[in-house]
Amino acid sequence: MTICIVGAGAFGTALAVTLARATPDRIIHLWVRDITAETTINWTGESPRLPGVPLPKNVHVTSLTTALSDADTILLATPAQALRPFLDKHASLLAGRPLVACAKGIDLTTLEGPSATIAAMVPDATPAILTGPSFAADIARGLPTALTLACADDAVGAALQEQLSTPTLRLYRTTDLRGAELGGALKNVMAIACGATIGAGFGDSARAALMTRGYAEMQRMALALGAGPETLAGLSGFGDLVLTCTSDLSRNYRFGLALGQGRAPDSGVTVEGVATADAAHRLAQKLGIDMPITAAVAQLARGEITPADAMQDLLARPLKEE
Ligand SMILES: NC(=O)C1=CN([C@@H]2O[C@H](COP(=O)(O)OP(=O)(O)OC[C@H]3O[C@@H](n4cnc5c(N)ncnc54)[C@H](O)[C@@H]3O)[C@@H](O)[C@H]2O)C=CC1
Ligand SMILES: O=C(CO)COP(=O)(O)O
Repeated sequence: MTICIVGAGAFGTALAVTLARATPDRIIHLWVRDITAETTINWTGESPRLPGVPLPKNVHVTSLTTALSDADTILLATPAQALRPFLDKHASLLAGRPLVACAKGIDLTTLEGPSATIAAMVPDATPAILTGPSFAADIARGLPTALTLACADDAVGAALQEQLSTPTLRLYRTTDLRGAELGGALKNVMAIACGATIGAGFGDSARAALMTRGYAEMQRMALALGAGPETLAGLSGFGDLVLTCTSDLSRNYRFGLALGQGRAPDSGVTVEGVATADAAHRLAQKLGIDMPITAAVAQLARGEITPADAMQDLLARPLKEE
């Protein structure tokens, strides 16, 4: 079985490294979109997005599209907003195989998650989702990690689970694509809220309240879209919410932290929750779902309100049953 990972960012590279270490006699292809990126990574022996992690010899970095057309399984590790343009450009090379989306987000144009995007752009591929609590650096260091592999076709899902698990990366399986991808997308929005709360000095109790009420929002949207509640309670929802809302290794959390402290966030890193807050807010309005924390994060990220305004608005809402 040949695996090709699209996108040599932090996550794509970390997956390539753990898979390559687990199967030293097998080549893992790491696809980049241009020759400059290929040359840079091959010259330095590491991805600029995951510095200090040397690539094993059996990771083959390439910009040749034959790596896409020849692979049995393709992992899509671009940012969420880059997924549709990538599929649009390369759909003819990707047909008829499992396409495993690793991005956590909702497409701003279509308000769809990665699985529906794959289904629309490459109709005869089998969409799958790899998601859950894991920092790329932890995976690359070989630290113990558990993720969710979602695929509607359980036989394909079981084969992917076998193929992509390593001695330190343990995959659990579900057929609930919607639940898995929505948990991963929406927890980034809540991480921004939690970062802003801590940054503004509102304290750990406020963060716990936001995580809990944020989880209620995640469930509300996911259930309205047909996801199973048990998926949200698993690694891809609750698990990733806990990790991302409590660790300053999270870029989403750090983005919020900077806003809370009145600093400019680092503009050079991928912060999926910004676009996803906007997309999720619009989707909630379309579905008639109440998601006040998501709405506040969308406004906060656009610079329309301060963390203090956002907290004041949330606290001033009418009292209600839990
Ligand atoms: N970094 C992490 O710890 C984790 C990240 N993820 C998810 O993985 C996704 C990617 O994140 P990172 O790797 O961290 O981002 P990153 O910013 O480190 O890298 C993104 C990579 O995608 C590449 N890229 C962008 N558009 C592309 C295209 N059209 N074709 C090919 N490559 C393209 C960029 O050149 C860059 O190398 C995000 O949705 C993120 O939420 C999931 C779990 C952990
Ligand atoms: O998804 C992640 C951890 O599971 C990575 O989080 P950040 O994108 O916020 O860094």
